[in-house]
Formats: sequence, structure tokens, C-alpha cells
Amino acid sequence: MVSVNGQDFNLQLVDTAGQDEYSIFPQSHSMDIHGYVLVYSVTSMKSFEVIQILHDKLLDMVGKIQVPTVLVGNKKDLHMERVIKPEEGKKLADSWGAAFMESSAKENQTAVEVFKRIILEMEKADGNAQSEEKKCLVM
Ligand SMILES: Nc1nc2c(ncn2[C@@H]2O[C@H](COP(=O)(O)OP(=O)(O)OP(=O)(O)O)[C@@H](O)[C@H]2O)c(=O)[nH]1
Repeated sequence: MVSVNGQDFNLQLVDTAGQDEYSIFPQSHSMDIHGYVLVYSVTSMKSFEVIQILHDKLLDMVGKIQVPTVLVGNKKDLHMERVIKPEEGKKLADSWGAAFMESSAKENQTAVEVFKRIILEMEKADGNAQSEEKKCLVM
């Protein structure tokens, strides 16, 4: 349960383990899914390239030109190993019409923030409809 702007949201998360550029999304990932959190590592150019391929595949699968998405650059604690600048992540997210943030799962500072951001993106796509409690499915 996550609270955003005084409203409670019941988030259900589906984790897609081990996605790479050759992965095929199961069709089930387009059904009853309201938003997507796409994560790359700021220490890996390969992951930044793969996330762009995955985003294209995602749009193909759902048959839309835009879906509520948050692009997350993870591992921001690894300063010395960083190869992707925040501006590059932001630029990519902007080109998708998505929200962008950087995170560190290790330092666990931003986990809740990621889910608040995807809720805001889903609300935007939904025209900010109000109700007492909402159920959202995030992948
Ligand atoms: N330093 C640091 N390490 C991290 C961070 N997030 C994940 N890791 C490490 O990165 C490795 C991969 O993390 P996973 O959570 O398995 O990544 P994943 O993308 O979910 O992996 P798959 O779903 O199997 O593709 C592990 O060794 C984690 O401990 C982070 O924010 N900082």
C-alpha cells in the first residue's frame, strides 16, 4: 500500500527476472498492467542499451505509442564506476515521455519514491480520476 497525495494505492508488482535484448515479453505482461518501471545500471552501458530495446518491445507488445513508465538509473552509489550521466538518462526518459530518477537499491533511499513516481505517471495517463482506493499493477 502506497499513499500519494493523501490517496491510498494498492500496488501489485510483477518482476521480470533476467530480461535481455533477446527476451520476449509474455503477452500476459500487457494485460492488466498499468505501468512499467524500467531499470538500468548507471555503471553499465550495455544495460542502458538493452533498456532501450526493451522499451521498444514493450510498446510493440502493448500496441501503444506511450505507456506510463518510470526510467530508473540504479547503482548511483557506485560513483567511480559510473558510465551513464544523469542527463543521459533524463534525455532518454524525455524522449519516451516517461519520468526519470536515479536510485541506489543498496542504500535503499529511493525504493518508495520509485513507486510513488509510477503511481503519478499512471494517474496522469488515467486523467487523475479520484476514488478512495486504487488497485494498480506495476511491472
Ligand atoms: N552497489 C550496488 N549494487 C547493487 C545495487 N542494486 C543491485 N546491486 C547488485 O547488483 C547485482 C544484480 O542485482 P539483481 O537484483 O540480481 O539485478 P536484477 O536486474 O534484478 O537481476 P535479474 O532480474 O536476474 O536480471 C547484485 O549483486 C546486487 O547486489 C545498487 O543500487 N548498488
